[in-house]
Amino acid sequence: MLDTLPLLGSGFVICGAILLAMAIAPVWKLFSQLPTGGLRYSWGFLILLILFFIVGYIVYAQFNLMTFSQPLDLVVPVIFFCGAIFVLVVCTLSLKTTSDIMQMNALKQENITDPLTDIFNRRYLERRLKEETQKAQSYSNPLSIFLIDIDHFKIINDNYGHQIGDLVLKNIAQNIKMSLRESDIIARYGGEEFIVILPLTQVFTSYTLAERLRTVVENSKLAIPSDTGIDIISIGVTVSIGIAGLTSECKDYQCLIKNADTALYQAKQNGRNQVRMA
Ligand SMILES: Nc1nc2c(ncn2[C@@H]2O[C@H](COP(=O)(O)OP(=O)(O)OP(=O)(O)O)[C@@H](O)[C@H]2O)c(=O)[nH]1
Repeated sequence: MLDTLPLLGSGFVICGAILLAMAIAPVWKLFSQLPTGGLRYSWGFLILLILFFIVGYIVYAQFNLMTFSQPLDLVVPVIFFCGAIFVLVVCTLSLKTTSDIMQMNALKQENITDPLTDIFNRRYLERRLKEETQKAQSYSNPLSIFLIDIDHFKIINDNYGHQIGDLVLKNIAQNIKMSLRESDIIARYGGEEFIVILPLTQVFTSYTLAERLRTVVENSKLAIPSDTGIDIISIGVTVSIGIAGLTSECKDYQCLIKNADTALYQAKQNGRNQVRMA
């Protein structure tokens, strides 16, 4: 029995070193997914530490195992082995947890984003508008919304095709995003309709912002290659905007949308490419 002690001891230490080596794979995967920065360096440092421990295990096995003469001598190799299991489990769980969190975040993002325009979708908009309206009501803060509709969009689709129509939609979404503040919430409400929520904004202030946005859209042209691929076609569109704000008569989000829709209808009736307030 006592003869087998060095063999047993080396078994624990070598298996421990193998487990440590296996722990490098998940840590390396995490390390390579991270952008350059402090966190990446920390995981890189952990890889170096694991390598250092592997060398330590081997050196220990080389110089100590032959002197084993009683079962108590196995305590250190067993601790080494258990320590290696611990490192492997922690590293594997870290990778799995990080991947799951990243997947959950991606799903969450997909659930609230319109895939074509990459801005918020209608579901998210309705939830946020409800929340923002309640918040504004509770603190007696102003709040306005824009309902934006592209003028004669059907003609763009009919003349240039649905794919170019999609490009125009994307372009307008980006123009709206770039013309407004970070705190404004921009969403695709329907086919060629967008809604912007402007927290802490009075209706008369939002009128100026809407006018500016309307002008930006009017002046920006989308350049696409013609069918021959030689010429460039420049496509310009305009938008009509209906504005509504919270008042003592209009206190909830349904009323805001209804009023903005009425204002938009007036803008369309009046000749399009204009802003109207409810
Ligand atoms: N390319 C593309 N077109 C879309 C999308 N969603 C809706 N549309 C088109 O948007 C057009 C909307 O047409 P209408 O409701 O008649 O409105 P309009 O031509 O913009 O006219 P006005 O709003 O009255 O100025 C239709 O031709 C739809 O097919 C989309 O995701 N991509």
